[in-house]
Amino acid sequence: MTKIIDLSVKEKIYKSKKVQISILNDFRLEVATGEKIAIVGESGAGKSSLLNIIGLLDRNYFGEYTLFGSPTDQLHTNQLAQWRNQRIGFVLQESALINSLTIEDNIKLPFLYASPDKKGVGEIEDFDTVVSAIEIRHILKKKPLECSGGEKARAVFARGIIMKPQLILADEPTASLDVENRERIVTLLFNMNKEFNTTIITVTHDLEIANRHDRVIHLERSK
Ligand SMILES: Nc1ncnc2c1ncn2[C@@H]1O[C@H](COP(=O)(O)OP(=O)(O)OP(=O)(O)O)[C@@H](O)[C@H]1O
Repeated sequence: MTKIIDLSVKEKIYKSKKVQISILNDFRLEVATGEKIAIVGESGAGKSSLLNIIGLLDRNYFGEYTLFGSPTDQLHTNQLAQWRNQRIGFVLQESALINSLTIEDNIKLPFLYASPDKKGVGEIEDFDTVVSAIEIRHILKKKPLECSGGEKARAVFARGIIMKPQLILADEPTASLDVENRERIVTLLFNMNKEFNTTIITVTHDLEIANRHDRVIHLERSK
C-alpha cells in the first residue's frame, strides 16, 4: 500500500479574544493512494477544519503531516502553491466563484495557474468530459449571479476536479443538489477514482453517500 496521507494532529486551536477551542485532539489519519474516504460527524466536530489541514490551507496546528510522501513542514511556498493547484482538487463550502467571470472561465481558472509544462495539456478534452458528465453546458456563458445554487455548486465541483488532481477534497459537494445531480456528482467522483486511482475524501451528512465510500470516519466533537 502506498500512503498518500499520514497525518497526526495533536490539536488544532482556534483562539478569539474571549474563547479558545481545541479540536482534533490526538487525531490520526492514514490514507492509502486510491482510497475513498467519507468523513461524518456532528456540526462543529471539525470536519471542515480537517479538510483545510489535509489540503494544506491551514498549517497552524500541532502535529505532523506527510503528504505525497513528503513532510509538509519542509515545503516551499511555490511547491505548496503548485500542489494546491495541480495535485489537490478542492470542492469546499467557501470555494466562491468569481462573479465577474463566466462559469466557463471560472471552471478553466486552474489551467491559467498551471505550471508551463502542464499548460494546455488535456485542457479541451478534460473540460468537455466534465461539462458533459455533470450537464452544465447550458450555463457556461452565464455569470455566477445568474445561476441557481445547485448550478453554482456543480460549477465549483467542476473547477475542483478539472486538473485531474491526485487527491480530491470535497466538503458537502452534494448538499444543495437534487437526487439526479447528486448522482451525477457521485458517479463522476467514483469514476475518476476508478480510472485514475484518484484519492477521494468527502465530508458529508448524507449517510447513504458516506457508506458508498471505502471507509467512513466519524469525527467526535471535542469534550
Ligand atoms: N476561523 C475560526 N475561528 C474560530 N473558531 C472556528 C473557526 N473555524 C471553525 N471554528 C470552530 O471550530 C469548530 C469546528 O469547526 P468546523 O467548521 O471544522 O466543523 P464542522 O464539523 O465542519 O461543522 P459543520 O458540519 O457545521 O460544517 C467549531 O466549533 C467552529 O465554531
